[in-house]
Amino acid sequence: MTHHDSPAVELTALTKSFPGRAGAVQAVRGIDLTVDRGEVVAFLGPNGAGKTTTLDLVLGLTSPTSGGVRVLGQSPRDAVRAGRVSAVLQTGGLLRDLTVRETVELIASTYAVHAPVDDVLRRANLTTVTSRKVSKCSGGEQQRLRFALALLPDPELLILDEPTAGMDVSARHTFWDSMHAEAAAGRTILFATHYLEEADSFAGRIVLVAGGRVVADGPTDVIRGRALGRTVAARLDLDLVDAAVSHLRSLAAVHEVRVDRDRLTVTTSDSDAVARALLNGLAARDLEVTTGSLESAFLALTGTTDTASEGAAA
Ligand SMILES: Nc1ncnc2c1ncn2[C@@H]1O[C@H](COP(=O)(O)OP(=O)(O)OP(=O)(O)O)[C@@H](O)[C@H]1O
Repeated sequence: MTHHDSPAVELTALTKSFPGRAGAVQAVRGIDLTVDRGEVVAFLGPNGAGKTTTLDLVLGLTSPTSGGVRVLGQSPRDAVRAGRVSAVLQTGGLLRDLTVRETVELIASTYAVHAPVDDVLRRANLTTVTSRKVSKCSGGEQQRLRFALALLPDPELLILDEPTAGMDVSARHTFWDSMHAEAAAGRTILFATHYLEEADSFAGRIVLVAGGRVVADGPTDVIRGRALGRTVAARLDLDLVDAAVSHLRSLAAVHEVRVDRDRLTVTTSDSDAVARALLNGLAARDLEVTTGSLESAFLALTGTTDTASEGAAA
């Protein structure tokens, strides 16, 4: 396989452990993943899932404990050195006293070949703030500046680690608007996020990670259907329960029906249809609809509580 038809990212049985006071911390526990050219993939998971560690491995910033990483058919370091992959990371030093344009010009001067500075400023939606000092830029503008820097080598693959963390809704929209154009131009984009909504509205594919493993991987609409399941609960007359259960189980959007005496709990991707069936045909009482949170989606998808929630490995 030549460099030009190999996948954008290929991870095989990838693991990474860090030494810790109470023994090794296994941040990545065996990830297999292939990202094809031109895909926009969200790496979605709660804090501590192993997203940053995996992206660092893809960028060659750390080495795997075991397993393999290939980026565009090359080792991560070679791909980065060749300017074929670049990144917008959570942290990344910007010089506070330079203006936006000066920053882009400075970094451009470190590349033998780079995209035109004005072009990059426009694509990152920075044209109105080019003479603003970095220290005066909002968090969203600073992230767009990091994005502009990542565009300079004209990379085939863009890696973004929670690029919109801390931005408000409108800054987030502006950021993703810029990114949409890059994806449309054929760039492969792999980004980490813990916002289901962000993965949903931007990625074509969601790779759900928890506890250092991939727990679900598929087209966004498929994963959304599973993750955004709702629970509808209600009470019925006892003599209607059996008929209700078989009726509800026959509905396409129903994933699961649980019964506790006269109380039914239905997991579904169409809570309206289930509520209608319960209220209209079955004279249900005490109806409650709860939206699945990302946390509960993880529990449902992994079937465990081992989702390395916030601070778990602190
Ligand atoms: N350098 C390190 N030394 C020790 N443990 C680490 C190190 N880096 C990460 N870890 C641990 O590895 C696990 C995965 O961390 P990682 O940062 O990859 O998760 P994440 O999914 O990116 O989470 P977040 O959304 O918080 O960035 C965590 O338990 C973390 O504490």
